[in-house]
Amino acid sequence: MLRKLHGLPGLVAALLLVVLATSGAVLSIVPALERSASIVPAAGELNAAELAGRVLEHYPDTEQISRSLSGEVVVYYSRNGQPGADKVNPLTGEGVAPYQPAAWLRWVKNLHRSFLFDDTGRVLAGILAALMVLICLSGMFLLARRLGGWKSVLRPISGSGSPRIHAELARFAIIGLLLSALTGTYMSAIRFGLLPEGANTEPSFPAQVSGGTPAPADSLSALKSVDVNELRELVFPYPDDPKDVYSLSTTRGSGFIDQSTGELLQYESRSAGNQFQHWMVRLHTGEGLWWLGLILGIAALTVPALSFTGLQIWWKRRSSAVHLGKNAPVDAADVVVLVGSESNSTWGFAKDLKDKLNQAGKKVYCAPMNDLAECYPQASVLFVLTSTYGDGDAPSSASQFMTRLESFKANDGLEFVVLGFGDRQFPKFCQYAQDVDAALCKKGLKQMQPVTRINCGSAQQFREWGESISEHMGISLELTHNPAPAVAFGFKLIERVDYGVAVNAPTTILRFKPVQDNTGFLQRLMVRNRKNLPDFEAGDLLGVAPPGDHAARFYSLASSATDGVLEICVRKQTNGLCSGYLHSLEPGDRIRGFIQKNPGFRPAGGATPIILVGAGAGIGPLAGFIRKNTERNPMYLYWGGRNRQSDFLYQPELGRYLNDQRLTRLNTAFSRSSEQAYVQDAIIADEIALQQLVMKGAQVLVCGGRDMAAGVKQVFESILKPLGLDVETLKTNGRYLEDVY
Ligand SMILES: Cc1cc2nc3c(=O)[nH]c(=O)nc-3n(C[C@H](O)[C@H](O)[C@H](O)COP(=O)(O)O)c2cc1C
Repeated sequence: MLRKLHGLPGLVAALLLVVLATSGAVLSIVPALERSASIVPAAGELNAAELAGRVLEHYPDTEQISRSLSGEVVVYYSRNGQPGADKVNPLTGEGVAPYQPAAWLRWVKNLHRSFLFDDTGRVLAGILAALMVLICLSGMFLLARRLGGWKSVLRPISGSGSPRIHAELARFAIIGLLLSALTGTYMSAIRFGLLPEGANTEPSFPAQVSGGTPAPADSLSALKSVDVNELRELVFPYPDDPKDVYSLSTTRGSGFIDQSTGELLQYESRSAGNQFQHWMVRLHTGEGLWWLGLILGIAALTVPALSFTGLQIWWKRRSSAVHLGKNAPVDAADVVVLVGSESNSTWGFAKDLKDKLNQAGKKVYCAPMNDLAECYPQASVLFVLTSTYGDGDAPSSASQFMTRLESFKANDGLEFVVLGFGDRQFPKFCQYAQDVDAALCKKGLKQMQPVTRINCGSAQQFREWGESISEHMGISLELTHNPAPAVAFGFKLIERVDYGVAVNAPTTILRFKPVQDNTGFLQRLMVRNRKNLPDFEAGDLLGVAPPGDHAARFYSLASSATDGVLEICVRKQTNGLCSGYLHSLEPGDRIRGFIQKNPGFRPAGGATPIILVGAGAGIGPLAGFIRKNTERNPMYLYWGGRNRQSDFLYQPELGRYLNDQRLTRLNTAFSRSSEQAYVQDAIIADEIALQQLVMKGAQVLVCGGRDMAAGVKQVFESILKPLGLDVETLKTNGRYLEDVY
């Protein structure tokens, strides 16, 4: 609802609001310009009588003196029967320059007030100002929700891309925009009679004047009592008409002055309503408040960027809206998938899960978490897929879930599993998924497996989660959803280094350069570095399909785009179609492949010690991390191969990295040599040192085959136990990451 209130008016009026805001920003500098060109006497330095006297010395036929709130004094006069207007120096009364409002300024004012369309345009501008009030107020609530409540509105904003820019700009400009929108709406409402005008009783022309000989203007007592900074307008009497009077308008009121006695006649103070209206205009235009004008102008300048990023957010949400297809009836479903999502991306994962469950013969009911039923009579499994929003809070499609859970009745044997989607940048990573997991446990439901947390929509982590679910349910679930669709690139093999043939573990390091065929728009957009490579980091994945097969296989990247090459380390599998294809490549051969981000497998930055563990070709991404460690943060590598002479992958590079301290220590284990050791043995041999590193907050990254990863996990359990820790706890804290194949 709130989002609709914010987005719909924004969507409808974006372009016109940009016109209104940019013209407003241009006008906002006028008070400051006027102020800088004006001479403003100090309070008490000059009164209106002195001003009138000095002006008359230079302009004997003065008809009117006006002073703007910015301090600009203009005299209107006639000379030789011709009317004229000059800006004057109030201290001397001398003319400074002819007064001629700039034509461009009038045009911008008209554009701002009426889109150059008189009254119709003014009505439109008024409606837009009111819509802007709505956008600002709903935006304030959305911002507070995003940041985790009103008390947190000043905390740093996490996230990236257009949502982050939108939130940062909105927080910076919201007060200014709201003030401009409120005052603008008020002014339009007054103009079109929707609000009563701040009535000002105009003084009536005095019935009685002395009619005596006119006294010099600088001697009139009523003028002497007006400080020049309060003066708005002084209209002189007709010459040779002793019955005529001066008419005086100040910031406090207006009245007439007898030209002979200097007495103030029929004076009326401004009404409170009129004062209010006057202030609303000042607060909108910055007239007499040049600094406020500039603040409002700067705030208005954010509107084009806010509109653009707002449209981007809307488009992204719209294009990620998912059509689920046919749902099983809620009472007949044997599997229920509930989804908590704010900006729709979790729905894509849910749809993939639902489709694959359907393919495995399950009757699936999929719905938002807010639609939790009182019971699911036939269901044996409840999946909850949810993102986290705000500061560890529920996303909008799950906002009612916890309340509804209170009256939920689980049938016997109903198992549940929670999959969290979040972003490690946020301090409360996947917090809401964990809260839901705890609440379901408390409710007495059977947990199929502990909550899994997916970082930045990682397709890899989702696939791995699918594999563990498959094992639990005894069905095959090949989850393939990838929120970032792949764009294929052409690569040419420039080098291959072969290892392991003698020990029956042929493994090859393949280095590719991009081929200049990036003619597509998307390719050009993605290629952001000079070396013409798509953006990627070591640990991301290269997807390659062997000839004659559409299904891509994934290989962990051993290089980053900044290294200028795309490097993978591939072990040839017995009968492996894709690994066989890659091993058959000779320098000069070309392949096509795509990059899949794998943000869930990256070393923490900074001084955190990093423990890298791998076996065989699993060393690829680990070598890439070490190569990137130019800051020389502590990095320890435990790696297992078969034979030092035959398959010591990256041996020369690792030697160099040890020498230049990108690698702190290297521990190897070889299974087909005299030592007959596996990487687990190298780890356990270093137990004390590893415990110390873990106590210092070290992060463990494991890459390699499934069996090796299971063995490594086991030895880490034994190393962690005396510390009162376990692998699961480290995983929960992002300190034990696996890239397993
Ligand atoms: C304003 C905002 C707040 C977020 N807060 C968190 C958070 O506290 N913890 C977290 O792990 N992720 C947080 N995220 C990241 C989202 O949970 C993540 O991008 C998720 O994939 C979004 O899924 P959805 O599009 O289905 O809502 C936040 C994202 C945004 C835009």
